[in-house]
Amino acid sequence: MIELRGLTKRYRARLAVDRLTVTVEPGRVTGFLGPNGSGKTTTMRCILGLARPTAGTATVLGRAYRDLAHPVREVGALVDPRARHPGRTAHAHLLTLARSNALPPHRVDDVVELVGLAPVAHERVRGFSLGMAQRLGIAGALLGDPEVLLLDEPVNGLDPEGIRWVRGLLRDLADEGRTVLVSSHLMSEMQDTADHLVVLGRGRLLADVPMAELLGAYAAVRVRSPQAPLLASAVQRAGGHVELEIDGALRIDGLAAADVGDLAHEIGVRLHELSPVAGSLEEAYLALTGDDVEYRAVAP
Ligand SMILES: Nc1ncnc2c1ncn2[C@@H]1O[C@H](COP(=O)(O)OP(=O)(O)OP(=O)(O)O)[C@@H](O)[C@H]1O
Repeated sequence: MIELRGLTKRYRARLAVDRLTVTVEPGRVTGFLGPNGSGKTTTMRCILGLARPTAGTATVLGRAYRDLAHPVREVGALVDPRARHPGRTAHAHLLTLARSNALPPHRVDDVVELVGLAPVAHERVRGFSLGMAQRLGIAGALLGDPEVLLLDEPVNGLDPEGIRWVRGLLRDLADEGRTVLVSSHLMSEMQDTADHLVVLGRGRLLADVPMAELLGAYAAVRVRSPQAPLLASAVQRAGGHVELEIDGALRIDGLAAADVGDLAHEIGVRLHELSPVAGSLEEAYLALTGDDVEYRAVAP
């Protein structure tokens, strides 16, 4: 478990994290989302004792990182996949990490195998692609077989097979009862991976919500009818919200598909299509963070 209580980090005039209070629970994958510069990496750095909070606390398994008895056995992290000696081989890098943390050398072979780097384990890190560097970073995070995992953009640079592998890995780790906090800007990937979401905007908490609940709030009903205006009026009277889609269909929020079907029947309107539409994380995320995006491209 990771607990943040009023966590605040200020860099001179810049408030990177602003009174963040969140509990990241074990046994599930928690997605950590937010626009560029919203404070995700800074939060992870505070949890890992790499940045000192200006105020508030960040604890792992009930303790500040510096007070953990065996940090790498308790929390594994991928924060900067490029932060390692380029002249070392992957195996040597992990062995150094294992030795300096009093871990048995066989763990190196275990994690090298697990992340699929066995064929290149004795090659120098300098020549690694971003995807290989990510796998090595994940291997390092798993070396101590930790209960808590923090992964900052673990699928960055991975090919589709690698992305699928990370998804399965995170699922397995959570199913084993571990705490998994993972950041990503890939919404479709996050939608398939995370059970729970913590969303930041300008350092502040915007949402701490189960994925299913958030997606449920953005679910809708799609309807096509030759008497669409009649149906739209009835839906609005019943409290639903109607938007016209580009192909002439109606997108209805606030009523279930069965309610829309019953309503159409009551007012004698014929339907040519009635389908529930699942909410997408991208849509929910953009709605949540819309006012909190600092860096936005301007149309030419
Ligand atoms: N060491 C630092 N010194 C000064 N400012 C910093 C430092 N680290 C982060 N910041 C600032 O704090 C804010 C939060 O940055 P952070 O990297 O935590 O955001 P993020 O959500 O991880 O962004 P991204 O999605 O782009 O990785 C940004 O405005 C950033 O410029």
